[in-house]
Amino acid sequence: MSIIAPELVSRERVREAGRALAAESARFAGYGWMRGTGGNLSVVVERHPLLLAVTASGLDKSELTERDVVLVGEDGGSADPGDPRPPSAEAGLHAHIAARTGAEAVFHVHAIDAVIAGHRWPDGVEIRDLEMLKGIGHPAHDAVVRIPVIQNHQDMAVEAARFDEVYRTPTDEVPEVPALIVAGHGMYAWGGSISAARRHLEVGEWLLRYLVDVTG
Ligand SMILES: CSCCC(=O)C(=O)COP(=O)(O)O
Ligand SMILES: [Zn+2]
Repeated sequence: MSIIAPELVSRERVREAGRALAAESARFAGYGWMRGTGGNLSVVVERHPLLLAVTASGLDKSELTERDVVLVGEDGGSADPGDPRPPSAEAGLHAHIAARTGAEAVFHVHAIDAVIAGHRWPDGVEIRDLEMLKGIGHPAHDAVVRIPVIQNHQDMAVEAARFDEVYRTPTDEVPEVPALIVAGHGMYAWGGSISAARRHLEVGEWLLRYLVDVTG
């Protein structure tokens, strides 16, 4: 079995990650969240040092195959010298979120309701009294959950610093909010597994869609 980057991750492990992300990508594209090549997905394949398989840049996310991921390191740059394809332009923020939160999977989509919510509530989207809050690990009642909003930037180091300004480390009393809106752009969600990240993305988008619709 051949080994890559730098001899830490097997090609089969990266291929397996690519298979899983292609399936997730097809699912989200089916929702209309990845139109026009928008969006990107990643999964951690090694923690020390941090390595992620992230979707390659510029592809139609509705038709990815298991080969359409690139291995990246903690700065989001390619970690596989043998792979000429550019990783997602947003890989740096994926890596930062994985490092900062401990997430095993990070998903980014261009769901239109997230963009509208970021426009309508630039200081963060406050949500309360909805059963679906339980899907992102919060109680349905007696708490206000704020999905943070950061301004868009083309430099992922700038976006990572903006993420740190709004991210609240979970405590025993207050669970994590595993979602982020990037204004004029889209949303991110993450989790301790691919299925958890998917659930957080789907529930987060549902909550934003509800708020946009009822206040529209
Ligand atoms: C028309 S999509 C613009 C770039 C973007 O925001 C995105 O999510 C896709 O970028 P990638 O480099 O991952 O293809
Ligand atoms: Zn994007």
